[in-house]
Amino acid sequence: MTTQLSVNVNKIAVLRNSRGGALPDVVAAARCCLQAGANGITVHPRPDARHIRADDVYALAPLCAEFGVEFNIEGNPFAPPRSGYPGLLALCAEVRPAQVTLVPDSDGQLTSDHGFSFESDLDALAAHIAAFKALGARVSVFANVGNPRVARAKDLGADRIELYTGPYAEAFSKGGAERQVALTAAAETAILAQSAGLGINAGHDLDQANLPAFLKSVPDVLEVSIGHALISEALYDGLETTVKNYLSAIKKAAC
Ligand SMILES: CC(=O)[C@@H](O)[C@H](O)COP(=O)(O)O
Ligand SMILES: NCC(=O)COP(=O)(O)O
Repeated sequence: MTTQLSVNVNKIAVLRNSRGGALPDVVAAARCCLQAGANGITVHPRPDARHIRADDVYALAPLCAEFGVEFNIEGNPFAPPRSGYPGLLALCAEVRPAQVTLVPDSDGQLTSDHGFSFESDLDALAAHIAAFKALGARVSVFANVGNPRVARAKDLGADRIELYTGPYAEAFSKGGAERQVALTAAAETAILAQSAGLGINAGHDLDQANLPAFLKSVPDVLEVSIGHALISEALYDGLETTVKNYLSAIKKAAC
């Protein structure tokens, strides 16, 4: 089993939207990543359209089909439609992505900073999961490392959880004992979820420095979705080189 790399292209859209035009082109950037060997594309179309918009979703779906790779769409299933945002379910009904990753984000957040607690709104979450599965999508649910209730995601109908790796990335940067504690916690949460029959994805603030240690410590990570660091690093090294660097890091970690 090789961990799949799904490149999140949110940040291409941030740069594009900053001038209100069409450059940089999100589809062209995604094509470059796929030509370099990326295993999939991830987007997080937020209701406030701060970066990826509905038209980007509609444009990226055929590209992923052309390359025969997975399209992963992230979002909050509880976020209602609004002008310019048809809602996560409507977007997914239109493009039928391979995977939907449910994330409990709100507009007020700078970025994703927590997973589902699996303590409340369980019936509602289960209904949302069922709706996305009815579209033929695999459903992954964003979850915090250290949450003892992650196995409930399976009871709710989810196929995978995505470990929120933001705290790990912060601990990694501090090194020493904090790094090892974070790695151990991630591995324990993954094993807890896997014992319930859930697959493991991971994402947020992963980069070329912290990814190898994570993959060596956490067993059987099926997919990492990486955006901010990868796109940032590509500003220096180019998308093709950067994607290949991540693929090489994943391959080395498996040895
Ligand atoms: C769920 C997660 O951690 C990321 O996939 C998220 O897409 C980051 O969102 P921004 O790119 O808007 O920071
Ligand atoms: N699910 C994580 C993701 O898609 C990208 O997160 P980041 O690498 O932009 O922090």
